Amino acid sequence: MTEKTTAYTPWQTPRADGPVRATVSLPGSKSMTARALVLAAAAQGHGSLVRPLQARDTNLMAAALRAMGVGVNTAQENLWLVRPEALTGPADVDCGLAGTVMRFVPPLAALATGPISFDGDPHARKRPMDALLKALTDLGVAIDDGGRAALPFTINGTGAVRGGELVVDASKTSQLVSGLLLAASRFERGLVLRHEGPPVPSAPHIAMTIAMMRAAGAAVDDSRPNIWEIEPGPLSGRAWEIEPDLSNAAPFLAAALVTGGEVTVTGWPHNTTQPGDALRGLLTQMGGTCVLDERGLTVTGTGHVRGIDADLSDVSELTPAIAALCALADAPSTLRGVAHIRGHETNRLAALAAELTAVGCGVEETEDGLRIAPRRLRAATFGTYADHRMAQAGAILGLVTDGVVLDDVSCTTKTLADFPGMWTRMLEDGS
Ligand SMILES: O=C(O)C1=C[C@@H](OP(=O)(O)O)[C@@H](O)[C@H](O)C1
Ligand SMILES: C=C(OP(=O)(O)O)C(=O)O
Repeated sequence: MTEKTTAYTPWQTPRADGPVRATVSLPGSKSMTARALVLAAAAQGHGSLVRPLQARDTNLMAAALRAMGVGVNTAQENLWLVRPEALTGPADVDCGLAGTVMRFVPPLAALATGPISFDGDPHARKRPMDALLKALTDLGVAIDDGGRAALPFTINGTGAVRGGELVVDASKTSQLVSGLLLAASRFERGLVLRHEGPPVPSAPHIAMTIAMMRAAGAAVDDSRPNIWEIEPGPLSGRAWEIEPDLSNAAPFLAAALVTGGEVTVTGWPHNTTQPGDALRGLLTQMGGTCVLDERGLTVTGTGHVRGIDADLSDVSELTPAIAALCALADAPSTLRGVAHIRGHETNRLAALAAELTAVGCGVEETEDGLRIAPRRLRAATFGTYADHRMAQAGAILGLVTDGVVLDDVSCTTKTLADFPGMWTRMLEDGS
């Protein structure tokens, strides 16, 4: 295993002593960095990533590709260099708790010669992998999973994947679709992928996959709902400019809302496939004012947060931060469309219900979301369940509630190298 989370670290979340006024620069998008690395590894020429995210998930992705023979040079913080090579095993891939690694690397490993073994953190073994393993098996790939249909497993590639028509049920995670598409140009017959089942969540993430594949020269037809057709063909190496991670903007912008302050996130793209862009609409509905201009996105709050009724299926990774805001709102909220986040870093619906209850909020877990009834909150230990976004949710509550202690903040390194440092700087010197 190549990288572990740092030691289990409790953290007393800081209270804001007034309206938060800050300008925050966020590191690169986890989702774009992961896709750029995979597309660069599958390309014909050299590639690079400008301002990639350097955090646990993306370091694990780089290590996974390196283990299969790809040249990935991450020595410079703001410029990663990728030199594609023939993919070979034997290799061990540590997925950590990264959905992107466990769903995007196996289809690429199927193109390698030699065995590639996958494992991850204890909870990674509980995340849904069955549909991806079945899909690869249906494509003729030999997999040894000991009958678990989950991590750990070994892919025994022969250097080629036939491809062709494939039916999957991607209702548990959009990453199943993205992972198959990212490798599909390299399949002998390309891929005609059809989803059958309940709706696929996180549509913007699939749009991001397709946009980035097209930028690398792939021919993708997504004109029919739930069908994606990829022509076989080469991908070109290119320089990928990675946007700031807009999902990680959620807690920082939330700080403006709950304290009646003003927070700017710099470099907010004016056109993007990132789901975090939906924060503009969501935070406006919740009582903030959002202005997107040359400085970035500025959110101004009044200190009063409005309850909402929202379908978060497209933007489900925002659920923990939005749920924290709902717990501080002036009216009850209903969050819907996110049944599948029971399969995220932890069972997020159960975790949010338990931890919001622990701080005194009224919460009911529904079939596909949460009903949240705000009450006066109290000091408590807030469990993070190894989930970076649970930790961020606890930090939002702690801005205006005495004595919110995260049981472990080290999990935030999944997508931000130093969340506690950034959070403290936002409060202390507005940066
Ligand atoms: O493809 C991606 O980069 C992601 C897709 C989404 O997964 P789900 O479809 O499982 O929600 C999202 O929640 C995750 O944080 C990142
Ligand atoms: C669901 C998430 O991550 P992953 O990529 O591990 O699925 C997330 O970051 O909220």
